[in-house]
Amino acid sequence: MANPNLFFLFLLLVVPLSLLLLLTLILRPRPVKIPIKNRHVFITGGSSGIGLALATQAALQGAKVSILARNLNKLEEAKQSIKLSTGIDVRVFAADVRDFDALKKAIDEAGEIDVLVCNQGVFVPGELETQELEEVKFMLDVNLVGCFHLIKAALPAMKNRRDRRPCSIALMSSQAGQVGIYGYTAYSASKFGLRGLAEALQQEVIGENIHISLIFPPDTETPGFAEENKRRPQLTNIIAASSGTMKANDVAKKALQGIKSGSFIVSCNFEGFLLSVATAGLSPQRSVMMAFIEVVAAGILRIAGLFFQWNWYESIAKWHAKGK
Ligand SMILES: NC(=O)C1=CN([C@@H]2O[C@H](COP(=O)(O)OP(=O)(O)OC[C@H]3O[C@@H](n4cnc5c(N)ncnc54)[C@H](OP(=O)(O)O)[C@@H]3O)[C@@H](O)[C@H]2O)C=CC1
Ligand SMILES: CCCCCCCCCCCCCCCC(=O)[C@@H](N)CO
Repeated sequence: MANPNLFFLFLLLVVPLSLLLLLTLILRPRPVKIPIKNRHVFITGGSSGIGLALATQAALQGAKVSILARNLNKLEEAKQSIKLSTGIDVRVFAADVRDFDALKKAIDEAGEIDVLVCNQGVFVPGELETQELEEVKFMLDVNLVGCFHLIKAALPAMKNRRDRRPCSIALMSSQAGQVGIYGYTAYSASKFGLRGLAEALQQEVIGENIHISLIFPPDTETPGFAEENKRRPQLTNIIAASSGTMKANDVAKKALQGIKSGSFIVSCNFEGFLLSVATAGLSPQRSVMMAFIEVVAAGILRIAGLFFQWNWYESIAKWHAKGK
């Protein structure tokens, strides 16, 4: 190849194309479609924020929706608001995800679940030094152990279902479950924990045609977030601002799309997309296109990630310099 232009054209076309071919051979794309119409979608934390938005959208798409949370009054209010905006009735269950017996009773009563969305979550921000151990345990118990309780309660019936169509277990993580964030030691730990749970569980249940989705929203306008904001450290605000804020409805829309397509990793905004590619690790991937992007963007996104980290540490240093 004497002409150098031709040589570059060759590199530009043939290298990515053969990489795509290789990835196609490795992944052997098996797209999944998880229908929700007329199927039972069970959403925890469905009385507020992201969970309520998810319940409303799933109902509009023809799903039979159940929501679970602790406070029965809030659940009834949510039921009314869904009825008002969609004309559809959802079922409500009052239980604390930390109480396995109460949870099991609610789930048995609700009946076989096709899509389990573990969305309940609590977030009490603050530096670990000033945080009570009670608060640390509270977050781990509700956010992480609560999901174990839910899965242990719902999985047996899901596995034994007569309808062999694909099912889903979705876990509501957070971008703070992809990268540790100042002020979120316990919260980030609880959300990172979900990733380990999800990666291992996916291997255990794939044989039953059950698909795990891990959802990673940025800051989202919800009643919980408004409450959190009253006591969030300034540095947490600065660092979390790297990814902006979304509306609960938009997060719910992304989450539902991700669940229905059986995606393991579900990001919600552009920064979240970059973050997911940068932290792909060894998580499963069934999209050849996404695998391709993960491979070719790995190096440059590591640089972008280092740049973000450097910026965050700059902010932290400035904060200390101000003698806080
Ligand atoms: N808002 C945000 O900025 C972000 C949120 N997330 C995650 O999304 C999820 C939902 O957040 P968001 O909508 O903001 O939360 P909200 O605080 O608005 O709602 C939380 C829901 O969870 C329920 N819940 C809380 N504790 C328990 C419990 N022990 N047992 C059963 N249900 C419980 C609440 O009802 P009740 O109190 O009656 O039990 C409520 O329905 C969480 O997992 C959160 O970590 C992720 C990224 C960003
Ligand atoms: C390589 C490219 C990197 C791209 C940018 C990375 C930005 C990371 C920002 C993380 C924000 C975390 C918000 C957590 C919100 C949350 O969970 C709380 N509101 C509690 O609910």
